[in-house]
Amino acid sequence: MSGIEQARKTAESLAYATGFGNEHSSEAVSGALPVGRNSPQRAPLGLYAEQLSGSAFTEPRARNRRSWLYRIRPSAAHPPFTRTDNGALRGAPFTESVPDPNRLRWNPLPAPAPGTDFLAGLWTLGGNGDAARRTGMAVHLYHANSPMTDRVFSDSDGELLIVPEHGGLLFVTEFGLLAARPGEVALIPRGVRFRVELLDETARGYVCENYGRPFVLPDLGPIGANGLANARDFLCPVAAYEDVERPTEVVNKFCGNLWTATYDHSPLDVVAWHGNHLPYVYDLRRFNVIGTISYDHPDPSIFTVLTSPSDTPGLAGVDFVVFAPRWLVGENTFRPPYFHRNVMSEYMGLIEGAYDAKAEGFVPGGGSLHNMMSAHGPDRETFDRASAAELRPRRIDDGLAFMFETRWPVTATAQAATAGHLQTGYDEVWQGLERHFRPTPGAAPIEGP
Ligand SMILES: O=C(O)Cc1cc(O)ccc1O
Ligand SMILES: [Fe+2]
Repeated sequence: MSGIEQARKTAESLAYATGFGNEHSSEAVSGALPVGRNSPQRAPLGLYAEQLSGSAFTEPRARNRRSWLYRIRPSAAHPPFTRTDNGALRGAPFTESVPDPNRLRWNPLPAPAPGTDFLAGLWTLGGNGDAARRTGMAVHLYHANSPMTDRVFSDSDGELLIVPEHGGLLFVTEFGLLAARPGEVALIPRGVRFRVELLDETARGYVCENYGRPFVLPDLGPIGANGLANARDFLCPVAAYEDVERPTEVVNKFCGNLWTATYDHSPLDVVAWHGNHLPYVYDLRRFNVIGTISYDHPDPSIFTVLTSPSDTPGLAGVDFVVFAPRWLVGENTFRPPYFHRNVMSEYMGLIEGAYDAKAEGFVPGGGSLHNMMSAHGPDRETFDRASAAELRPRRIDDGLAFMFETRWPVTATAQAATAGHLQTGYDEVWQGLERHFRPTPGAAPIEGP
């Protein structure tokens, strides 16, 4: 059986626990989880107990995150880490280019050389904040054609929200296995070790690296107790472990740089665990889309799947927003996204199909960046069409787009600012918007000097 067939077979039969932010526990071998205490004098089955913290020990209970892992060897048993090539991965602060107020749009990332795995296939588009100060976010793309073999990755800088656009991914993590195909997203928390196998010949997609507070579900306010992304649709792995006594490379992203150490065994050797600092997957098609049933186009915050809060209520470090299939019924309403200038900065990607504000040029695997206060909205073709459209109830089910919306401007990396797949002439989509102004007789504009 080929590696891909094997990975697909594994992915088809995965078991999960459900719920968002829950305290879960799981053991791959009966009796591996200590009862009634975290750290007995001798952990069951000769395992080592280890705590992985996702928050300061003393953060309020509602925000406190940690997991206890019961493993064959402690993570501490490793030689020194040394610097390794960062490849096309960059980290915050982003200082290679000046922040650009222009609207930018990219075509998909070109195909990588044969033998490129998920980690080697990561390519940083840009970001903001400072990983060392735990603020901001980065936008990465990936394009891979090989599984990670005998090497694992962990990110000390932030959690990774992975959005496949082409090809499925099988994540083998310290907590067990998860699969995410296009239309689903996966989250790997800060510091969790994992490797990625492919469910198809190639895999392409987007990653939001969040240096700030971990993503949570947004408050629902007057929406009520249900809706948007429902907590029960988030899936966590069950314990599964590797018992492999073979050199395994552990690559760690630390303050923007990659470091490597070779363990003499697989560090994915966790036989049991409990806690709430956990990876998860979510199917975006489960998103309960809420919108107008009267008039006007609601702000896209109504489509928030996950939010990374800041210290200012309502002001996210980064929001993950999905534009999922839905009905448009607004009366006397311009139904696509409106023209706007936003205090937040918007990176958008497309998982499949088309997006209702752009007739052409915004393609699956591509992306657009509309930095803070940059004027954008429907392109000319969309504006003309939607202004004249008959306003029957209409279902838009031909696309799945998403947005990473952040409070800080996104500075492109040098490779993104000069990329061959950066589109030229994006501004032209807003050219030719005609003047329609018909002042009432007697109207008087401000007189010049
Ligand atoms: O720019 C975009 O397409 C994203 C967006 C969508 C929308 O429905 C309203 C505002 C907004 O920024
Ligand atoms: Fe926008």
